[in-house]
Amino acid sequence: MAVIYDRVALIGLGLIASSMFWAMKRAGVAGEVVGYARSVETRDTARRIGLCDVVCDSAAEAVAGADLVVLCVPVGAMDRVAREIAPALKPGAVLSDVGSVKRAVIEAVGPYVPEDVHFIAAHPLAGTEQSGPEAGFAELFDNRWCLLTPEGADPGETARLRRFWEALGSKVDEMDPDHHDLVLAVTSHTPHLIAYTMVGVADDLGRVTDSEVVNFSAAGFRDFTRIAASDPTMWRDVFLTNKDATLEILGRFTEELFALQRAIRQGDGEHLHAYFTRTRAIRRGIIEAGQDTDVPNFGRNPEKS
Ligand SMILES: NC(=O)c1ccc[n+]([C@@H]2O[C@H](COP(=O)([O-])OP(=O)(O)OC[C@H]3O[C@@H](n4cnc5c(N)ncnc54)[C@H](O)[C@@H]3O)[C@@H](O)[C@H]2O)c1
Ligand SMILES: O=C(O)C(=O)C[C@]1(C(=O)O)C=C[C@@H](O)C=C1
Repeated sequence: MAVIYDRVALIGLGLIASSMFWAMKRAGVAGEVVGYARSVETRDTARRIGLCDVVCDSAAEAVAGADLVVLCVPVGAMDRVAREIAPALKPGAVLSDVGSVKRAVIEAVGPYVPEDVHFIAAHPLAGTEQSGPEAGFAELFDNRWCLLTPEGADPGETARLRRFWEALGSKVDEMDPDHHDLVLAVTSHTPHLIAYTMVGVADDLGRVTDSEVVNFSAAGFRDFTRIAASDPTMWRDVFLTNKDATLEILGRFTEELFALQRAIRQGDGEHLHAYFTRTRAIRRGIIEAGQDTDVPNFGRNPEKS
C-alpha cells in the first residue's frame, strides 16, 4: 500500500498507539513512525520491543516535522500534551487523537491548535482491557469502526485521515462530537460503569476471590470481570469528561432497572419475558447486520509472536 503520511508521531505509547504502530507497519502507510511517552520506563520498553522507528525523549522533538500527530493519552491529559506540542507542530500537519470522548477533547485541544494545523478528532471503537506499550497488536482495528468528528475541518485532510484509518483495517464514519458522546455513553461508557459496579458488588460480598466463585463463575460474570479490569485512569477520565451524556443514560438505566426489580418482586413473568424478547431481537439484529466482529485475539502483533 502507498504511504499516506511520510512521518507520523504517536504521543503516549499504550494499547492504542502500539496497535496503531503495528497496523501501520502491516499496511505500509507511514514512511516513519516516531513515538513519545511520558515515562522513561515506557520509552525503554518501546525501544526494547521495537515499538516505533524512533522513540524521542520529548513530545516536541517527536512532533517536529510530523505530517500526522496522534494524541494517544488519556482524555484528561490531552490539554497538557496539546499545550506542550503546539509550538513544535509543522505548518500544514494534521493533529488528531484517539480519545473515547470527543467534545471534551475538542474543547481541551482546540485552543492550542495553530492556525496552519488541521485538527481532526477521531475515535477508534476498538480496545481491550489491557494497557501499556506491550498490549498492542496489528489486528485490533480490523473491521471495527473509527469515528471522525471533523467539525468543519479541511475536507481533503479529513478524506486523507479516513484513508489512513481504512488502511489500518477500520470502517470509517463521520459524526457530530456531541452525538458521538451520547451514542458512546449508551454503547460503551455506561456498560463499563455497570461492569465496574457488578464486580464491585461481588467484591463487597467477599466472594470474588473465593475459589468457589472463581471456579464456577458463569460466562456473564467473567465478561464483567474482563471489562472491569480496564485501565482506571482512562475510565476515570471518560466519566469525568462525558458527564452529562453518561448521567442521562444512567438515569434511564436506573428507571428500567427499578421496573425489572418490581417485576421480579411481583412475580410478573410476562413483563420479564417481553423485556428479554425485545433485547434478544437487538442482539440478533446486530449479528444479521454483520456487526458482531469480536476482537480477533488478545495476542501480540504477528512479528513478535
Ligand atoms: N483502551 C481502549 O479500549 C480504548 C479504545 C479506544 C480509545 N481509547 C482511548 O485511547 C487513549 C489511550 O488509551 P490506551 O488504552 O492506549 O491507554 P494506555 O494506558 O494503554 O496508554 C496511555 C499512554 O499515555 C501515557 N500518558 C498518560 N498521561 C500522559 C501525559 N500526561 N503525557 C504523556 N503521556 C501520558 C501513558 O503513560 C501511556 O503510555 C485514551 O484517550 C482512551 O480513551 C482507548
Ligand atoms: O473491548 C473492550 O475492552 C472495550 O471496552 C473497547 C471499547 C468499547 O467497545 O467499549 C472501550 C472504549 C473505547 O473508547 C472503545 C472501545
